Amino acid sequence: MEAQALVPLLLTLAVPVLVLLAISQLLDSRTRQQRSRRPLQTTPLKNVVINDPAVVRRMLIDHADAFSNRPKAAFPENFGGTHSINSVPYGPTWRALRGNLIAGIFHPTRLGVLAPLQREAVEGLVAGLSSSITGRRCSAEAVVVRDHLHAAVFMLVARMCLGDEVGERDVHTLEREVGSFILTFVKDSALAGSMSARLLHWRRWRRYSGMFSRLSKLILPIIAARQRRSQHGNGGIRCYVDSLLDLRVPNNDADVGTAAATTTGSKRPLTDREMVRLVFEFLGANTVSVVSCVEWTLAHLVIRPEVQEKLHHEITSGSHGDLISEDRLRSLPYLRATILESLRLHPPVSVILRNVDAHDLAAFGGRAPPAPANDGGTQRVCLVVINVGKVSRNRSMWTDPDEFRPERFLAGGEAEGVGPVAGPKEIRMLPFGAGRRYCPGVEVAMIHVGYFLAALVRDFEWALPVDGHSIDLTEKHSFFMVMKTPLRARVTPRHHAC
Ligand code: HEM
Repeated sequence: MEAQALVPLLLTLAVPVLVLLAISQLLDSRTRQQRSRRPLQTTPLKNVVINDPAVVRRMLIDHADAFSNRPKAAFPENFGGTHSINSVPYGPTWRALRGNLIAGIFHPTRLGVLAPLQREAVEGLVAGLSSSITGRRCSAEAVVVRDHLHAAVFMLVARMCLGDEVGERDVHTLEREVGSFILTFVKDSALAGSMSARLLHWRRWRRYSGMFSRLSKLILPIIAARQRRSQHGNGGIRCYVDSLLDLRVPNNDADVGTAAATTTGSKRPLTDREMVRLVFEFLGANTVSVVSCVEWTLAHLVIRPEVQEKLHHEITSGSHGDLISEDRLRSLPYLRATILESLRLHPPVSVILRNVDAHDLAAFGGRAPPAPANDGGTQRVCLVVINVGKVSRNRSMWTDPDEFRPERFLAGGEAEGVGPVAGPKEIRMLPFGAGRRYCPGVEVAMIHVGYFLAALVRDFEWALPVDGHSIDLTEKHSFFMVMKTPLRARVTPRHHAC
């Protein structure tokens, strides 16, 4: 095309872009002005970053009342317009939602019911990995394990959530939607804060904004089918959706988070939007965290073959090749120590956030950011950021904190008795949080990581790829802290000579 002919074309393209940018700048500056006119209560002040384990304990345990709320997530506004357990303020609705998850689904007496689903997921993973290795010359080629793991864990979690009859096609579509949101949204979360960023990247923003309605279209018919089956008495294993259908939450939203709220007030069923949001939370919280923990642990087992052999020995001795049961998992101290050491070094949730009243922060001895001149004594909100990884690598609490050394969690080791949930007296690590909002999925997460890891170590040997690639332990922070470069390892079946 001639240069002269390009000019009108470029002008045609450039003018709308410039107009859009001008409008967005105007909207941004108006939003900023409006923000500055708003009362201070709603404006978060500076972040306060905490790395000291003793301060974390005082905040989350001793001053739990003040440290029980998280900031609002930077989701698109139309992301259901409703709360999940994670985002709902401390109060009766939070108690109802969290109590339902813990008592209705994750209660220790119920976990045994999930065993068939867990066994099928683990067998599916081993079969899938074996068939991807078959045909490769003596498994000289390296395998990327993350996708296999993600598919197996997601299938398990989807069946726990939506019922064991949920269709494979629906599960794969959900896996794609939820997975892509979790892995990309945080990277793009700046989009949530600025109108101009949203306009410039409108395609991506439209994709995020449209996600809730896409999820609803997928999830609501599954819930309706599940409800029909349960009504006819053939619901199979009770799933999370069954418990949500039976759940009643406080009727009056004004109750949420208020100290005066009573749990005896009128109750209502969940709306469709609330159900979709809670299902999304269940699928999201349950999957990448577990996958990430198994992947980090395998990476260390590749780097440290002697730890791998010790673990293999513990898993196989006396088992006669039986399937691993929950009871057996509990009797494998080295497996537990290995998982804890992995969580200490690579907590999948790397920061814990709390929204805190500045006066409360000052009252318990924390340093509140300086008050602006026009404060007038109004309530101000600080964002407290607890750096989970820094707490569990604290030099005053751990010997050689950057070393992968599972033995420290065994009897006689420096961390004997330290578990996944931080105790009330001392916090040395907090991969599942602490205080009122600690992770309600901790038990099931430890069991799932144990199941998958034990099967992968029992049935395969994990080694460095022969092409000279080493293992890259660089971290990548999205919703979860994952390996930046997915683990590639030489995987050899233990029972087949090649
Ligand atoms: C290795 C796996 C997992 C890790 C490392 C993990 C970690 C965490 C952490 C650090 C928190 C924040 C705690 C706090 O603020 O004090 C949290 C909260 C939460 N987790 Fe997990 N989690 C895992 C698995 C799960 C599973 C399997 C579920 C099941 C649905 C789950 C559901 C939740 C929920 C609902 C919350 C919010 C709790 C509340 O606000 O009351 N997580 N998790």
